[in-house]
Amino acid sequence: MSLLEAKGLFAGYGRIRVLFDVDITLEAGHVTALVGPNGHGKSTLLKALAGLVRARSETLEFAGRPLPRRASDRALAGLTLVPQGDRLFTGMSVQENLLMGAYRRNEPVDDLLAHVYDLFPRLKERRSQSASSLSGGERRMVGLGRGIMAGGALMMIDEPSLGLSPLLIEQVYEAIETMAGEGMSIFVVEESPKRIESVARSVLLMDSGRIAWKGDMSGFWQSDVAQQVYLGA
Ligand SMILES: Nc1ncnc2c1ncn2[C@@H]1O[C@H](COP(=O)(O)OP(=O)(O)OP(=O)(O)O)[C@@H](O)[C@H]1O
Repeated sequence: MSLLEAKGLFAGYGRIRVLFDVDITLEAGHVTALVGPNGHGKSTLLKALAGLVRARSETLEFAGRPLPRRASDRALAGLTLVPQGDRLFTGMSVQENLLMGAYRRNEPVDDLLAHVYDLFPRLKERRSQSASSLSGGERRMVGLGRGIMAGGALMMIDEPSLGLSPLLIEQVYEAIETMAGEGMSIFVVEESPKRIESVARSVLLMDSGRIAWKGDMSGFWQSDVAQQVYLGA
């Protein structure tokens, strides 16, 4: 079942055009990766879907309904963005940061919090500690946990591996794999398809603001365009 559908999407910053005629369909319960070199518009696409960058499109539907215009309404509709970098509240504890993810929810969030702590036991151990004292990998996990706390139907994660050591990248992707195993719908930006190939089922390749290839991860490396972009063929 398709969870998010965008057709003919254009976006940019003022007079700078970044995305051109983007068509994407994200399936529910899948991990879809958005890969491609830096500076080609991947973050802009996530922000445009989240309502944080101005965009126009022929179709923009989420769970079968047109997406509202405002970013806060999109978040309430279940579209969660975990932005690039950690963006934690460094004066707050780990738990307070996690609870910030759920600040728009009216119902009790104890179950969600317990779920985040099951997924990231290390955050439970450090729940009272200031976010400023965490390691890079732990900070990234708080970012993911805060996204889970929003309780959305689709989690869009912008380059979770950015700036982390190989070991921490592995841990972060293990966590994303566990989230995927629980049936979460995830759209993840990653510069390197190698890092995401064991987790993602579908892949979109962005090149110069356009979707240059889309399909199953299994067919990605055989595609001419992947060979040109990543192997210099
Ligand atoms: N706030 C902004 N104002 C003007 N131009 C911007 C802004 N943010 C991004 N851009 C430009 O838009 C283009 C696409 O950037 P974007 O961040 O979406 O790429 P990306 O593929 O996600 O790369 P990265 O992983 O480095 O963020 C770049 O040319 C960038 O300079």
